[in-house]
Amino acid sequence: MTLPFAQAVTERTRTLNTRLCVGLDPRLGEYRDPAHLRQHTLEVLEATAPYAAAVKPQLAFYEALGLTGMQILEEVCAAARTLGLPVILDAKRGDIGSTAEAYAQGWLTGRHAGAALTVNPFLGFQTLQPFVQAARENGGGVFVLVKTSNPDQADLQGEGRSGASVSERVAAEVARLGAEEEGEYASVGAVVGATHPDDLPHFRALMPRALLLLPGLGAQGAKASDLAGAFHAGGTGALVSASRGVQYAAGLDVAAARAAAQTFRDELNSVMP
Ligand SMILES: O=C(O)c1cc(=O)[nH]c(=O)n1[C@@H]1O[C@H](COP(=O)(O)O)[C@@H](O)[C@H]1O
Repeated sequence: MTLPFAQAVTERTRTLNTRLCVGLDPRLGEYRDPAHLRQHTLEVLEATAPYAAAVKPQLAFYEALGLTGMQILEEVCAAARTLGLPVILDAKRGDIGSTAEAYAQGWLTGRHAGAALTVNPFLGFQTLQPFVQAARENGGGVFVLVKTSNPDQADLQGEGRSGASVSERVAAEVARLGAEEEGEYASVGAVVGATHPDDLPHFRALMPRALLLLPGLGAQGAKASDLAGAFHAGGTGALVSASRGVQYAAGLDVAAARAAAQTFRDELNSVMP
C-alpha cells in the first residue's frame, strides 16, 4: 500500500538518510529546444533520485512551454513515481473556495493522488480547505506558504499591527490543521525559506507536526550548515530544496548535478540534530 505523502517522505528520509528535495525548474533558455529540455530534466531526475527525499517540479517552467511543457511535467511526475520519489507540485495555488476545489482536483487527485501541492493562503484560511481535504482523501500533502524565501517577503509577511506577523498567523493555522490529524506528521506542511535560518527554530516550534519545506539552498544563498533548526531530533520534519543549484550545478553536466545533490545531502546530514 502506498504511504501518505508526509509518511512517504519521512520513511525515505530515514531509509536513504537524505532530507534533500531536488527542484526541477527547467529553463528553456538553457536548451536547444523542448526535446532537449525534456531529456536533460529526466536525466537529472534519475541521476539525483538516490540522494533525494522528494522532487519538486516548479509548474511555471512547464506552463511556460504550453501543452508541450505540460506533457513534459506529466512525464517527470510519472518517472518520479516509478523511482518511488514523492512529488511536490510547486504551483503556489490559491483562490476562492469553489475555484480552489478545481485546482485541488487537478493537482491532488487522479494521476496526482499522493502528490503534494504548494498553496498560497492569501485569500483566507477557508480557501485552504479544498486543498487540505483533497490531500487527506488522496494520501497527498499541501505546503502552505508561511514565510517565503524572497527578500521582499516582509512587505506582507512581516509584523502587522496585532504584533503577530502574517507568517505567524498562517503558522498557527497550519498547526491547528495538523492537530486535527493522527500520526507523526500531518498532511498539512509549510514553506519556510531556508534564507531565514534564524527564524527556523521559531517556526519549527510553532508548527510541531508540520513537514517544513525550505527552499533557497544554493542559488538564493542559503547554506545547509545553517538549517538544523528546522529539524526534529533524528533529522526528520523538513525538506530542504535546491533547484538551480542541482540542475545547473555546472551548466548541463548531469554528473555535476548528481554530485551537487550528493554534496547537499551530505552537508545537511552533517548538521542533523
Ligand atoms: O514553494 C517553493 O518551493 C518556494 C517558496 C519560496 O519561498 N521560495 C522559493 O524559491 N520557492 C521555489 O523554490 C525554487 C527555488 O529555486 P532555486 O533558487 O533555483 O533553488 C523555485 O521553484 C521557487 O519557486
